[in-house]
Amino acid sequence: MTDQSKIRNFSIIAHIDHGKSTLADRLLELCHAVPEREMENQLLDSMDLERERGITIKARAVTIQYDALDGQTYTLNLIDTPGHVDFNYEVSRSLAACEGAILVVDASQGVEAQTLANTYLAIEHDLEIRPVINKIDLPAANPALAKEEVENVIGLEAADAPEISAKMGINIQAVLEDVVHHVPAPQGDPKAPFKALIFDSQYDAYRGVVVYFRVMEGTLTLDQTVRMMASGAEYGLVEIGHLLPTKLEPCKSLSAGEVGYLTASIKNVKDTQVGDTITTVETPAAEPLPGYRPARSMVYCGIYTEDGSKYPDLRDALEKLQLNDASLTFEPETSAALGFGFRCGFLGMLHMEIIQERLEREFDLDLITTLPNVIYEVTKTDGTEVRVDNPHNYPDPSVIAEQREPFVKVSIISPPDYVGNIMPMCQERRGEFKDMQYLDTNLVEIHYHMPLNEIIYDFFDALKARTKGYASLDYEFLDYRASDLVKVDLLLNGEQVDALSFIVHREKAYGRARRICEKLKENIPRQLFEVPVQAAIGGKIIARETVKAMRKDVLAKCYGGDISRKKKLLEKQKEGKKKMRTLGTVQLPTEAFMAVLKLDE
Ligand SMILES: Nc1nc2c(ncn2[C@@H]2O[C@H](COP(=O)(O)OP(=O)(O)OP(=O)(O)O)[C@@H](O)[C@H]2O)c(=O)[nH]1
Repeated sequence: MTDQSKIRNFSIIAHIDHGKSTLADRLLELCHAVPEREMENQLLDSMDLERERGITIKARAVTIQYDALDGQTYTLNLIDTPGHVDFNYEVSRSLAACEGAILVVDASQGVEAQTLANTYLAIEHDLEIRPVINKIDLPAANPALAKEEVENVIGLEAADAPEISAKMGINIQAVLEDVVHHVPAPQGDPKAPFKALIFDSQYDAYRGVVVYFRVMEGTLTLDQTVRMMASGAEYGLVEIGHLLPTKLEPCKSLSAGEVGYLTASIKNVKDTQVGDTITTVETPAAEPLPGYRPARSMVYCGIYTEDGSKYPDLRDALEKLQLNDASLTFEPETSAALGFGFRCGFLGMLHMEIIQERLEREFDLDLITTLPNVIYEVTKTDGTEVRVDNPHNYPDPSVIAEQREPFVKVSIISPPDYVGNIMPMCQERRGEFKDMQYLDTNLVEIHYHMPLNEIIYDFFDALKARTKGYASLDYEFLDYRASDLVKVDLLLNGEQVDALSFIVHREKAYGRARRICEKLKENIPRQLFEVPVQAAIGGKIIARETVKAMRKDVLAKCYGGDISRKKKLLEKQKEGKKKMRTLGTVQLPTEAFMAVLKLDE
């Protein structure tokens, strides 16, 4: 058991790319946590893909021993947090496991949208927030200005904040000294009924699920049986221990204030959801810890394999990924155009891209994905409520009494120069302007309420492009609102292609339908017969293009000769084509699907 007064539980929060992971590496190095030859850059980001993209996807934790300047040895539990808005809930659970947070601010960028969003989260959890100014080695660094921003924008005392360079290893010790002296030690009674917060879990092929948790109250020993309070599932323990940087180190007990792991032959991370409370059958807690929320998918799309026979492989791959990702959901679906596949749910667009990339890369699958969509709520005329995650299943307009779509609260932080570019962009996407505030002379924060549907495609990229990368974006779910939506169907040669149906606001239906028809026309190879490409709302055609027929030169063999014979041949050809058209089906090439997906507004 570790002396509670010598424990510090903290996490590092930052805007993306401000140097969170690099600083974490330096802290480990300073505590000799990892022998040098094992030191791989960014140890806390363990997935290859994460490292490549330079973002932190899953939260993880590590325990290190720090010999402080006051001669004492402290046990530091560093809990890493994901850096993208899609994973905000995991961030909030990681923070709930801490007493303090290091707020890393890039000295050349200052305070940005996620610096603020993460700080608000940390404040909500009553954390002691310690600002640190990073990247002072950069020529563009302006630590004084960054501190001023922290004071003016966030309202945190920053005069004494350590000025460091995580990359060059400058002044790292000041950060740890600041933590041990200012972040409070954990409290909690080791003799109380057992309560621990799950902030992460990972599937391991040999051990089953490894659950990471922070003990809030009580003491856990190996002879006890744990109970997950949300699911009610009970497990006999196999192992408990500490999370050392290079290995899991078993121990006999874990008590209030400590961070550790347990294994118990658990098969699926769904049974140990982030945010759930662990208690024991021997000393059950009366109430779970506050704040549990099951993972909620926000964005859906259909995923199919290019080669239909690979369907079982796709199912295996999704099952494998799901073992380790409780927020990925999937259900089988069939499409007349694409065959057998799955409707998958994701936390957001980044989560979706990551899963698609992992499927293609780690499982070697060639995929076709349909347009992403959000979940719509429909009240039918008979009073029943349905939630629709696939446009193809959208109820017929004649039975719809009311339809609602999800809205999000968008916060954009940008230098004032770009406000003129940002506002029309939000307006075009049906944004409702809420307010705008100057945070400082060189930063404004703009709030909009926007339909989630309008920002899932390309809003983030468009924002970056129109502000030269200076603006930053954050959003959170707000509510469902009534909206004038229509389902647009695409027809090829009069036949509906189910995988291409989409839901859109009525005002945008014509524009989008026309562009999709044009795109399809460009990408569908000519057939022997003429192929109409149509978009329709209900039975009404709202856009049309035509893929011209390939014309075989039936007159080639007819040198000279009599005009009536030529006419007869052409007539015959025309007849044949008519027949073909009614019988023929058009194979939609993969490129056509891709082109529609990449449709930029
Ligand atoms: N010049 C300089 N670059 C730094 C410093 N610290 C970090 N970087 C660089 O900044 C980039 C982002 O650093 P990360 O540590 O990956 O940032 P992060 O905040 O963890 O990013 P996410 O994991 O995506 O949230 C990397 O290219 C680092 O090498 C520093 O002190 N000076």
